[in-house]
Amino acid sequence: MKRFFKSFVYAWEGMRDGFVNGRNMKSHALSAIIVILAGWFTGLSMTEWLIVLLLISGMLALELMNTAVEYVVDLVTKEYHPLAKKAKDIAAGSVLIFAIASAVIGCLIFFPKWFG
Ligand SMILES: Nc1ncnc2c1ncn2[C@@H]1O[C@H](COP(=O)(O)OP(=O)(O)OP(=O)(O)O)[C@@H](O)[C@H]1O
Repeated sequence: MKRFFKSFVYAWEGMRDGFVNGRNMKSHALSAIIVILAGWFTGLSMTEWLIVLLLISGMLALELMNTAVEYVVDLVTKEYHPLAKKAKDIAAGSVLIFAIASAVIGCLIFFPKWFG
């Protein structure tokens, strides 16, 4: 039980570090707040809220994973290495895919309500 509780504490510390030191975490968090407020004022169905919350949490989780990859790469080498570049760029690419998909899905949910 103590080990289980400790793993939560470590995960919390990691999350806090990612939010404080992750380069894009603050802008993602701000976007999340704006989207939630927009959802609140627009009026979303339960299904739409579930999709929006899934996208927001997925985006934040993926960005944390990207920050973790950056840390590991920087730990392995401070020198230029083509594999270091690949690892960082692929991790960033995974964030970009999810961000584009989230933006498209967000438009599909919100635009018909605003302009439909
Ligand atoms: N050790 C490395 N070897 C090769 N390419 C790298 C390395 N570190 C970062 N890059 C690449 O350099 C480009 C810029 O990287 P990034 O924006 O992460 O800045 P950075 O070099 O990591 O600096 P900082 O750590 O200050 O943010 C990216 O394409 C990234 O993959």
